[in-house]
Amino acid sequence: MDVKKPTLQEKITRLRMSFLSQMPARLDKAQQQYRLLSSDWQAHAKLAVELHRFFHSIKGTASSFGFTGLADIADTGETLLLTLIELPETEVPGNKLLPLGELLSEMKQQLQQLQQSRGDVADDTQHAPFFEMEQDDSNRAESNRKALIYICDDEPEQVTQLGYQLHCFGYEIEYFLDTQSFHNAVLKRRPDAVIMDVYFPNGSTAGTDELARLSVIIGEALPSIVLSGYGDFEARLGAVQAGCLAYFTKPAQALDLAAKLDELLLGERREEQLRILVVDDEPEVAAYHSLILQEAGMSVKQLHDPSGILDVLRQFNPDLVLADMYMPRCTGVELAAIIRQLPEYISLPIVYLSNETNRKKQFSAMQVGVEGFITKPVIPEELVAAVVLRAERMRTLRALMSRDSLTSLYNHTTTTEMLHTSLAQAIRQQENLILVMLDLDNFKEVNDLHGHMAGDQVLVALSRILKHRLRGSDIIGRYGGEEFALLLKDVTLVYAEKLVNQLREDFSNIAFTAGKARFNCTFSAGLSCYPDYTHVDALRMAADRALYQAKHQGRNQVVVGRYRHD
Ligand SMILES: Nc1nc2c(ncn2[C@@H]2O[C@H](COP(=O)(O)OP(=O)(O)OP(=O)(O)O)[C@@H](O)[C@H]2O)c(=O)[nH]1
Repeated sequence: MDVKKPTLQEKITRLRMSFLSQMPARLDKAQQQYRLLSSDWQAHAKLAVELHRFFHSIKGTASSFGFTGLADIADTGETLLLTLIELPETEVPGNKLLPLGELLSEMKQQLQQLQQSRGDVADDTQHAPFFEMEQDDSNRAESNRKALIYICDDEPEQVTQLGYQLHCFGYEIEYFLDTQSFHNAVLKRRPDAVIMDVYFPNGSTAGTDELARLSVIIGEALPSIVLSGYGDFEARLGAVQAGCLAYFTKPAQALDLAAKLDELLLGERREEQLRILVVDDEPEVAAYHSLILQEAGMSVKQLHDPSGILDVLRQFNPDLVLADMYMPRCTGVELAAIIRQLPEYISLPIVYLSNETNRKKQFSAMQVGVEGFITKPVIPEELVAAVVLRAERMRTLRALMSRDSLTSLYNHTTTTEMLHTSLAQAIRQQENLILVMLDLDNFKEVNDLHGHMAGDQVLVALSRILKHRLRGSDIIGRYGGEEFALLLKDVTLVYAEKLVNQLREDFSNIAFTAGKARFNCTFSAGLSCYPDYTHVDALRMAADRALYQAKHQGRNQVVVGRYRHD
């Protein structure tokens, strides 16, 4: 059955209803606590704190959901209770308690009115509340689909050569030798991007004319790159008018085209989503804020019990924590202090979501290293802007610290850290882990013969291939100058060997140019595997030994380091 996905508004309505449906039980409990307090204040003094929490929490949630009447009553109750809690221990509030009872009755009336005006609330709660249905979207299957590129050019040899090299970079390529077959194919299956020649036998600007025609038919311009033998003004103008995004003159390097394609496609296949951890003991409020952030394209994890923070931080690795300030077992301030005890999270941005408007309290909360306050009820755009700004800054900082500037792969330190954590995870989950040590062959010669810049070009090409061809969950690091380390998770040694061999072969077919010279490059690789080796050092040594053997045996090959029972 085709189940229609609820809209954002429907999800929010469901959350509001879920909140309202829980109110009668919460109110009954609060009234009971009030009666006990009235009968003997000193014996039940602890209940005053609980009742204060009740009003505080209703105030925040009700205002987030737009139930302003309820929020106002809760606000008065919270202030009143605060003055009562601060009374000297010997003083009994007596009549001062009466307004509390009135406030609770007023709340009940408000609630009845809300329920009547909103139809059958009880019936609505038969649906699973949103936060159970879609608590976490971080596990959404990562799309590993290769980008589909159409190349249209009437010179078969050039097209096949270029197509083959781009295929080595990890794109799915289809060739067309004339504009008509290209036209038909686009209408059948839309490519992610197009590389188009300009001049065809049927017209000197037939290529760009075809792109312009198609954009009218399909209602948008296809992301296109022109690859032409001509670089004159007319040809370039035709390309601009057809909405093409880049222009290359032949012969173009596959590496440059691949770089441009990546740039064009980045808009659609965006960088990894920002990961936000929302900590709030009120599931509806957590779900509401999560919804807003998810709607803005972020990956959100909710945590309702702060005691799970250590595990969630490790597993989810958020870019920002959005925490409620007032939670029963552990306040937001205490939570932030715990996070800051861990050196690896020292710079993780923490933002409080709170209805705390007291500047003094805000200031003391900031002293544990919290980035800022967002006061409830939040304005969705403000929440998104505040979160994105800080989370992106965190991403940039992390990238600067953990990535290599030439290839943007993980640097040596981060790769080593990841080797430790990945092995621990593999042991915990009883999954295979393959370590691949990969080293360019005779790279000194490349530098010596063609210059350092040509060498850099090779390093970039290899990292691009690795990024395209490995899964998002695999780890790719630049381990040394011309040495790379790969961590392939949950695959067999046989599969990994085949994959690395395929990469080796494809890479060896990429043609590089330096001035007039054309050259190719190869690499050697050594593999080792958990569970064959159960310690990081042993795993690394086994892969190194295998790499050494590959070099020794003549380079451009893959060797698997088998466990030796000696
Ligand atoms: N262009 C460029 N070269 C680098 C970079 N980092 C290291 N290298 C060079 O990589 C070369 C490594 O040379 P060697 O360790 O002798 O190894 P090789 O020539 O690749 O020989 P084998 O590994 O035995 O096949 C040196 O010439 C380094 O200067 C870099 O970032 N860019």
